[in-house]
Amino acid sequence: MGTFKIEGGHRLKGKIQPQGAKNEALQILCAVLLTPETVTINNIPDIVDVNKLISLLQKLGVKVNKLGKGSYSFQADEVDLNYLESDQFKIDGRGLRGSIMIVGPLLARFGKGYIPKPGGDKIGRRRLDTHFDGLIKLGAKFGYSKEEQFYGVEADKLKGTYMLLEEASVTGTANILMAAVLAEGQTTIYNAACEPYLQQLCKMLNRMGAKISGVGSNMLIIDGVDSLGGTEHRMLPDMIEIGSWIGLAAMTKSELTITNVSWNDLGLIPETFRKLGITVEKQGDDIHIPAHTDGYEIQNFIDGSILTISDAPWPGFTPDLLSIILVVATQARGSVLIHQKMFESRLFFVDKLIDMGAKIILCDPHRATVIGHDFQSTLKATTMTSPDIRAGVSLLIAALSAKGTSTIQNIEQIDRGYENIDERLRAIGAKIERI
Ligand SMILES: CC(=O)N[C@H]1[C@@H](OP(=O)(O)OP(=O)(O)OC[C@H]2O[C@@H](n3ccc(=O)[nH]c3=O)[C@H](O)[C@@H]2O)O[C@H](CO)[C@@H](O)[C@@H]1O
Ligand SMILES: C=C(OP(=O)(O)O)C(=O)O
Repeated sequence: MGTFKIEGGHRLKGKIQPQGAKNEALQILCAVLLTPETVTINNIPDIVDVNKLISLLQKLGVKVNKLGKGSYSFQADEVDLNYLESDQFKIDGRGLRGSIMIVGPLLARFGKGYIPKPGGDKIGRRRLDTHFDGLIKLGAKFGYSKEEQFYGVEADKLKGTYMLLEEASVTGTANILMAAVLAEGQTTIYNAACEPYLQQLCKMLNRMGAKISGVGSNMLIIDGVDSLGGTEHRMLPDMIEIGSWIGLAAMTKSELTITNVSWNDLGLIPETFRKLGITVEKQGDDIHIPAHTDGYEIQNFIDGSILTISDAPWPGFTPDLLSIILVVATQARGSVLIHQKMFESRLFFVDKLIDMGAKIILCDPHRATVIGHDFQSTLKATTMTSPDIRAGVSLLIAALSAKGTSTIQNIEQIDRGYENIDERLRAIGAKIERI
């Protein structure tokens, strides 16, 4: 288990460039299975989850060539489906959440797709019903082994159809979409997830020869084609990293510039931090956060009632930034209710913040009230364990703002999604060591 040692209480300064988006990369990498031709992908983040998926693709027979930092070419012209039945696949497939998205492309192109219950954050139930309901509607036969927690779908030929998803699942939409592009006839996916990463996937698939319309909306219409060709694609910057750096700047009273953020793809993220009183300045395509030497004040609702920040499917506020919002609120002026609607075990990490001296009431597994200290009392350094990727980074931000030296264990969770985080933080003045 890796550990970070962090000496908190120092101001940071400088520029930080967000990595390519983790959750986009996981979708895009799975899409290379849809064609025997070469797909070149740029701005791939060098993070554990993505590297695990690349290695899984390699074991499936995909030819992977590293062209430079963050750039790879992939060619799935000799896919070895036997790997899907191996014991090794049962280990590899479990290693991350994103592996679930190999199922749709494999089913569409080769007539079968298998996956062990995928991993990812332990943040509450993470069901796969939407994925498999959609694939079944396209004509797949579904099987599940309860003992092995192993899922499988098979079909000779998929047939387009109309479907209304029960929930706007991000990976579910991507999976069904990647199956539908090679199905016979037209598929309509209503209540589709429509976040920028899915839009990116749609655009890439269209460049490969797919016929998808409604991109960016919650109704995707897909006219199936017989085959897809190669393309080149570039990943967007990671909006969850961008939000993490906004929170880091405010909480450590640091002046930071986050470069090339793709403002148009940030949705409600800048506005939500502004509601906490944080100045988020647009400078071209950069975000500038001035040093908040006098702190920041949470806004109330118009009628004076306490602000609530909650998650919702895109274009709502992403659940992946609520842990960051929560930690930043611990030093704000004022109070806020954080309502994590999607996941039921994502707020338990507040115990660690309470140990550090934060004023938080965990009302129930989904809701926490934070009463900010307005920097009148700094958080105290402590030893903690990172329970999941975003809670891990929130604790890291807390440790960087705290007085004294903290340690964070189980940093593998953070490495799952943040590239070289210690080195990048040191470059802006953080005192952080990997031990
Ligand atoms: C690899 C990847 O891309 N992971 C992201 C993806 O996970 P993932 O695709 O697994 O998440 P889903 O969108 O399927 O669902 C997330 C959770 O929200 C619930 N839900 C979802 C939609 C809805 O309308 N109502 C509802 O309650 C689901 O039951 C589930 O508990 O999307 C999540 C939601 O943005 C993010 O937290 C994850 O970081
Ligand atoms: C929950 C997350 O990731 P995953 O879906 O990979 O567990 C996340 O990125 O915050």
